[in-house]
Amino acid sequence: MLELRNIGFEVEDETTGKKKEILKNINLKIEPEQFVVITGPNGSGKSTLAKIVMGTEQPTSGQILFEGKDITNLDITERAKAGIGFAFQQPVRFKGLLVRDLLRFAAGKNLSTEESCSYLSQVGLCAIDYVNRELNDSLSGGEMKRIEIAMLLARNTKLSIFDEPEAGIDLWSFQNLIKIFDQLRKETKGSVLIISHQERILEIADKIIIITDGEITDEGSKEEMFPKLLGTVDACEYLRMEA
Ligand SMILES: Nc1ncnc2c1ncn2[C@@H]1O[C@H](COP(=O)(O)OP(=O)(O)OP(=O)(O)O)[C@@H](O)[C@H]1O
Repeated sequence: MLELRNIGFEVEDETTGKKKEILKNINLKIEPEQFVVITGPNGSGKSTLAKIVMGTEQPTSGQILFEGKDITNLDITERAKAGIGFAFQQPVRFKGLLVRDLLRFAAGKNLSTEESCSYLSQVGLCAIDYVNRELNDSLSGGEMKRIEIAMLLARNTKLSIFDEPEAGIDLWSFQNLIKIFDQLRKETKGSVLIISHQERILEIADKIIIITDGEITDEGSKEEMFPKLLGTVDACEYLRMEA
C-alpha cells in the first residue's frame, strides 16, 4: 500500500556548506494492515523519513507510491485526503475547542455523542468524562496522546504515522499506550507506521526496520530481528538504555 523507492534526502551543511545526505537510497514497502516499527540510533534519519511520508519534507530523490499512485509531489493536505494521517508531535490545544469537536473535524461529518464516545472508548478513555472536555492544558500528556489516536480512528486513515509516541508520557500511560497500539493492530483495518526506540513497541510489530546513518541496515519480522538486536553490543546497550 505504501512503497518508497530509492528515497534520498540531502541538505546543505550550515557550517561546511557541503551537501549532507540524511537519507540514502531508502526502499521499503508497507503492506495493507501491516504494523511497521522503524527504529535505530538517534540522528539516523527516522523522523526525516516519517516527515517524507507525511509530506512535510520533500525527498531530494526517489519516488513515493501510495496504493499504486505516485504521491511524491502531493502536499500534506492532498496526502491526508488520500488517507495518510499522523499524530501531531505537539498536540493541538485550543481554547474553546472540545474533544467532540476535534473528533467531528477528523471524521469530516457530524458525529452523534454515541459515535464520538465509541472512538474514545476504543483508546481506553472513559468516554462520557472526556467527550465535552476542552482541549486545553487540563488534559495530561497521556490523555492527549489517546485523544490523538481516537482522532486518527475517526479519520479512518489508511496509513497512520506515529513519531515516538512514547515521548513525554509517564510509565503508567505508556503501559496503556502499548495496550491501545496492540488493540489497534488487531482490530483496525489500516496500516500503522511507528518510529520508536521502545522495546515494548517493537514487540508488537509485524515488521521491524532498522535505520542507521540514513540507510536501512536491516529489516524483518520481530522473530528475526529481536535476536539480532539483542546479539550486538550496540543494540544491546541501546535497548538497555531505553528500558
Ligand atoms: N532540514 C535539515 N537540515 C539539516 N539537518 C537536518 C535536517 N533535517 C534533519 N537533519 C539532520 O539529520 C539527522 C537525522 O535527523 P532525524 O531527526 O531524522 O533523526 P532521528 O533518527 O529521528 O533521531 P532521534 O532518534 O534523535 O529522534 C540529524 O543529524 C539532523 O540534525
